[in-house]
Formats: sequence, C-alpha cells, structure tokens
Amino acid sequence: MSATNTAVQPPADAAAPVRHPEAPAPGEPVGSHYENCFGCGSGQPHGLHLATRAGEGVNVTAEFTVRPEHQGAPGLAHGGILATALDDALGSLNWLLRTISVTGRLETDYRRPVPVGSVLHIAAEVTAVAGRKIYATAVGRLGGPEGPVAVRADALFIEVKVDHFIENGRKEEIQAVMDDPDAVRQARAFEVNP
Ligand SMILES: CCCCCCCCCC(=O)SCCNC(=O)CCNC(=O)[C@H](O)C(C)(C)COP(=O)(O)OP(=O)(O)OC[C@H]1O[C@@H](n2cnc3c(N)ncnc32)[C@H](O)[C@@H]1OP(=O)(O)O
Repeated sequence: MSATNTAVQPPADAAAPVRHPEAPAPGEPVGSHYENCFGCGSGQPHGLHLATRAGEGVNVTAEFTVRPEHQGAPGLAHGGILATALDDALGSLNWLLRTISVTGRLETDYRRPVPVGSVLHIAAEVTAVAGRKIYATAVGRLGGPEGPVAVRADALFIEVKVDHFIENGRKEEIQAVMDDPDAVRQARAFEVNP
C-alpha cells in the first residue's frame, strides 16, 4: 500500500483554483466564521484562537500559539491539536473560493515536536478543484514563516450546501445562531457569502 493516499492528490484533469473576486484582500484578516469554533472562535477559552489572513492567491497564512492546555506529551503540543490547527487554516480557504466545503480527508505528517509556548506559522493553499472536490495543502513551521517544517498536511475538502450544517447540527446551537440579531454573523456561521 502506498504511503500517500491517492484521495488527497488531484486527478490530472483537475482545474486550477480561482480566487473569487470578492475574496478578502491580500493581508486582510479572514476572521472567525463562528465564535464557538474550537479552531478560530473567540468564545472557546481553550481553543486555538487561530488568526488567519488572506494571501495573494488562493492561500492563507495563520499563526497558532501553543498553550499549556494544548499539550499531549509534557511540554509538547498534542498531534490532534496540530491537525486541528492545519484543518482550520485549510477550512478558511473557503473564503478565498467563496465556496462552502467540509474536510473529507486530512493526511498529516509530523516532522518535528512543537513545544508549548512556540508559535506555529501556518501556510495553506488550494492546489486544484475537480467538481465538488477541493484539494489543498498546509504546512506549519517553527521560528518564523520560513522556519523548519514541524507539521504538514494534504487535504480533500468536499463542497456542500448550507443545508449540511442546518440538517446535521444540534438544534440548540443552530437555533442560537438563527436568533442572532447580527445578520452577517448569522450568515458567516453557516456559509461564506453573507
Ligand atoms: C462555513 C465555513 C466552515 C469552515 C469550517 C472550518 C473547520 C475546518 C473544517 C472541518 O473540520 S469540517 C468538519 C469535519 N468534516 C465533516 O464533518 C465531514 C463529514 N462528512 C460528510 O458530511 C460527508 O461524508 C461529505 C459531505 C464529506 C460527503 O458526503 P456526500 O454525500 O455529500 O458526498 P459523496 O459521499 O457522494 O461523495 C462525493 C465525492 O467525494 C468523495 N468523498 C467523500 N468523502 C470522502 C472522503 N472522506 N475521502 C475521500 N473521498 C471522499 C466521494 O468518493 C465522491 O467521489 P466521486 O464523486 O469521485 O465518486
């Protein structure tokens, strides 16, 4: 069996991704889509509080500061938390495509341990699109945006309709979002084009 799953590699006839004309400008913060998101929301005290900015292409950069509550081994980030950080940065690429999609597959390589207190500098980009399938890759570096690679991932996101969230989410949280008087915040929780 191959070490690389073919599901996360685009087929030869996949199209190059297209940056949406209304995507956030390069350098602009993408912002959290939902305050209770564990990756980027401000309402989760132990969350990752990922700060993501749009790049010039169909790409983003983000920083994640590893705190004691993110440990796996003593003094080191938990691997699942690092995967969450990359997954969330990859998910924010939705805003560059102005598409709604969810993670179908996330294949992660851990190259270096990530100590508590360090900043993971993340870069994520869409590499190809084939129908509903969005192929993307992310890398997390230590010491700066050009530092050594600590973790990387290849991902397959699948485009969905907004109904995916409304039909599958727990009713209490769905209702709370529906009741939000802020129309933009309400729309951002479910979709990418409020
Ligand atoms: C609004 C902004 C949101 C930002 C969120 C950021 C957070 C970070 C992102 C996440 O963590 S999302 C949460 C984790 N992901 C999920 O909960 C997804 C759970 N899975 C599903 O809901 C469904 O499996 C899914 C919507 C992905 C697909 O179901 P569908 O019924 O719509 O599609 P279908 O099963 O017919 O598959 C469509 C194609 O995708 C392929 N596919 C689907 N799931 C796959 C998978 N897991 N691996 C590989 N390929 C997959 C499938 O083989 C098929 O390929 P072909 O068209 O070539 O036949």
